[in-house]
Amino acid sequence: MTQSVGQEQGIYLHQVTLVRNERTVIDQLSLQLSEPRIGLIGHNGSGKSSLLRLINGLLPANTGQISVFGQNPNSGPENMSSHVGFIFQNPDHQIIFPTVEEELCFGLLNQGLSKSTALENVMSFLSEQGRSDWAKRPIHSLSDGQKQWVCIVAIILMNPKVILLDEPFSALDLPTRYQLLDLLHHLPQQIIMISHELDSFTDFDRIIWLEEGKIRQDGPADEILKAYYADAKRVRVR
Ligand SMILES: Nc1ncnc2c1ncn2[C@@H]1O[C@H](COP(=O)(O)OP(=O)(O)OP(=O)(O)O)[C@@H](O)[C@H]1O
Repeated sequence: MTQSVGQEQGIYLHQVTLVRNERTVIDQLSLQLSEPRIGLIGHNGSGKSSLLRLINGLLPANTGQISVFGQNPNSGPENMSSHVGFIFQNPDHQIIFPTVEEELCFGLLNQGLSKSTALENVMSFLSEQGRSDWAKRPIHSLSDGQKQWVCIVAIILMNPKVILLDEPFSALDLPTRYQLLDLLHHLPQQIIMISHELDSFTDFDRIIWLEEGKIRQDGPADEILKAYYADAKRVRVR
């Protein structure tokens, strides 16, 4: 592991600890995250969101080292945006602009594209999706699922190497969830996703089960989800 930290490819954590409100929420965690589809599970407060926030630099680690495609995640959002895209649980925490077009252009402008090229990219993507008419739509007129679609598309357009999703489907109905899962399924990017809806992890390569900021289990999706279900039932009948 020590040799891996600092490598150009992939995400590495080496003995990372995070303390929030005087409580250790990530505890000496070492991980190499290289599989295309990784799920994060665990009970409330186990540290899943904190882990994603460490990876994209929203929270600084107290101790240990993190390398995200060779970058220190605390090197600033401008530097990280070509590597990491982050989708929040609540689209209203991500969306800033009043229209779909402005929201989708924003990340591209931040990446240094001219206004005309950014708009061209946005319109071309919307057209591929059969949604050209969405460009001028006011964000406030969209449903929660449609807003979440805009958030995911905003990240896809920026073409990061990895997309982190923190419970992206919790407010959505089943058809919308499946539609967005299908969109994610076909992306070339690495995906690391938190979800309490365990059927969202169909076709995932690896599941990491966190408990009190440490790894409780880590391995193939079938095996870990089975163990997690069994543990949840056991806890319930105690
Ligand atoms: N904004 C915050 N300020 C201080 N401490 C926090 C904050 N958010 C979370 N924590 C602490 O960090 C611990 C881990 O929280 P985190 O959100 O990472 O867990 P989680 O596994 O994502 O939980 P959930 O499934 O409920 O979203 C929590 O128990 C809480 O004590």
